[in-house]
Amino acid sequence: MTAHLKKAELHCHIEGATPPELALLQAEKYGLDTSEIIADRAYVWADFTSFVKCYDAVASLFRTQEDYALLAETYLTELAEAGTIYSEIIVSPDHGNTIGLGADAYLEGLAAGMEAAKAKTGIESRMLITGIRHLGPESVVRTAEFAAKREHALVTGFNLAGEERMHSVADFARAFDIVRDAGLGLTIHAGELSGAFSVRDALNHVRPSRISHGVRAIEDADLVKRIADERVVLEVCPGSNISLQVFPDFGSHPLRALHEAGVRVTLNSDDPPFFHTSLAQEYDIASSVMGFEDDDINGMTRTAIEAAFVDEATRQALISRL
Ligand SMILES: Nc1ncnc2[nH]cnc12
Ligand SMILES: [Zn+2]
Repeated sequence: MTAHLKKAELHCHIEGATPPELALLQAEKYGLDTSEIIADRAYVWADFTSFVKCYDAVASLFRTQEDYALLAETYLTELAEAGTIYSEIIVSPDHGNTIGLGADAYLEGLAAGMEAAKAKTGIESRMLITGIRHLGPESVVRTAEFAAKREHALVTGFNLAGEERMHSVADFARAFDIVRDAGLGLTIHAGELSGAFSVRDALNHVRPSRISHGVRAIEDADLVKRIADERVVLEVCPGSNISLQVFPDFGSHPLRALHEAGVRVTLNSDDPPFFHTSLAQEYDIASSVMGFEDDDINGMTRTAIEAAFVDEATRQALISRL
């Protein structure tokens, strides 16, 4: 068990962290039917495409600043109770726009929840704005331009999520140039639904310090060596990978092989209730299913803090809490 270990997370999509119980309460609040997306208090989806559909439907249950504050506070409080000292949440102003709330109010609501959770538990957190790949390069440029304005101090990074099998990384190079120039930290979903070539493209066209997932780099030994040599950090989400059938089971998951190859890896939950997991469970799986020692796992937590998109004073304060 890993309940005694301090934890840190770099990769969780905030709408994807909605407990089904909270989704049901939100649906009741707005008089909406959830029978197509929730059954027996679990989300209903079968593959990545239907997962995205279910995710978007859950996102549409959050309609005001207060709703988003409640979501962030709920998730971060649960994390803190599991010993988590730092969390980066992936946020999508596109969801705020779609629901008519607007991107600024969306961020303000989330930030209020983050501040409330910090006041209550001490958990530090930041937001990474994400472009949505299947909405296309122009949409992602618009999202990058919004992120580059840096309207909120808690926004410190940029990600690209969504359907990795659509478009090529090069199509998004301009969006990443915009946010790089604005000084945001960069990470990108790659090597999850697509193979090693996608990770290589991400390194070449985006030059991120981290890769979201990146686990299918294991298909190319030269690429694994490059990731280790360049000290690029992987945000690994084992439970998500099994749930989405990127790998058939934890026994064939490459976390251990990547770690042994010298790759800097971290543990993350991605969209925890969708994948029947939690950050605490990912830590437990690393320990009792994958056989990592506490020292190895503490090393992953330290890597997460080292790779976090925070100012140096905050990083040192977090390291001193480990
Ligand atoms: N696992 C995942 N991969 C890509 N995009 C996502 N958006 C939410 N979860 C995602
Ligand atoms: Zn993700």
